[in-house]
Amino acid sequence: MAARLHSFADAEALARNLATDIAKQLSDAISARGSASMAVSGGSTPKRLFEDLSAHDLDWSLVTITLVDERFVPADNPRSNHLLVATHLLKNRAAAANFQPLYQDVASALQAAAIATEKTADIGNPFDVVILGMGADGHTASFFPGGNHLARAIDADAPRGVMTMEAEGAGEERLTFTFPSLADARFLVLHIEGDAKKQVLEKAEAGTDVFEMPIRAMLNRAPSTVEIYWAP
Ligand SMILES: O=C(O)[C@H](O)[C@@H](O)[C@H](O)[C@H](O)COP(=O)(O)O
Repeated sequence: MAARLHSFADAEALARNLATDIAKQLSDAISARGSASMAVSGGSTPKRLFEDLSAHDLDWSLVTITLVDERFVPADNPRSNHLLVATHLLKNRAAAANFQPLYQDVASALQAAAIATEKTADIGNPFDVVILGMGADGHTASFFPGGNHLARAIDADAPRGVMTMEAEGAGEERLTFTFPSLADARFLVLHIEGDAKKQVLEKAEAGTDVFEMPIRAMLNRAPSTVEIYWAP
């Protein structure tokens, strides 16, 4: 419905502030409902945030973490988002958190998506926290321009859960939560850094074609406000 920009002096300040804001959301969720859920993105941007967040003092044993999207690769693959999260987030105090992978050791991404959908059915209705990234092409999660299942994935009436995506810019086949699974998060964050990403954001905000820049689906029609955290 709306987006709100939070600007910081540098990436350190952004990570520190966003980690504090996320930790508060998770703590509030635990107080209100006894548990908390969070879906995070991969990519290079969130590493510092993950490190900061992992040190926060909250009852991580009541937090379930999953991924907004994942490559169809096992967790020992350097391109795995699971590996990224295991390395940078599931450590320090956050080592006590529960992690639900999207990748499954089965023959096809389609089978993995069905299993991941079942395994995540009890978390994220809605998620307490969703951290999105954005690529230079205007993708978010695995909603890639030209993606073979893009129309279904960003349909406001798509079922909650995980589906597959293949796209030229994506490398491996992907697993991604659908738009409705992510867009109603209690705390919906778009985490971007650098002037180039700011320009991509401005371009996205200036147009309406969601197939050209799928991030527009989030910016223009997410039921939750998109909290944009940015630093140069
Ligand atoms: O790579 C992934 O796992 C995510 O699919 C992707 O949406 C990511 O958040 C953006 O591509 C930004 O990536 P950078 O942070 O590396 O720019």
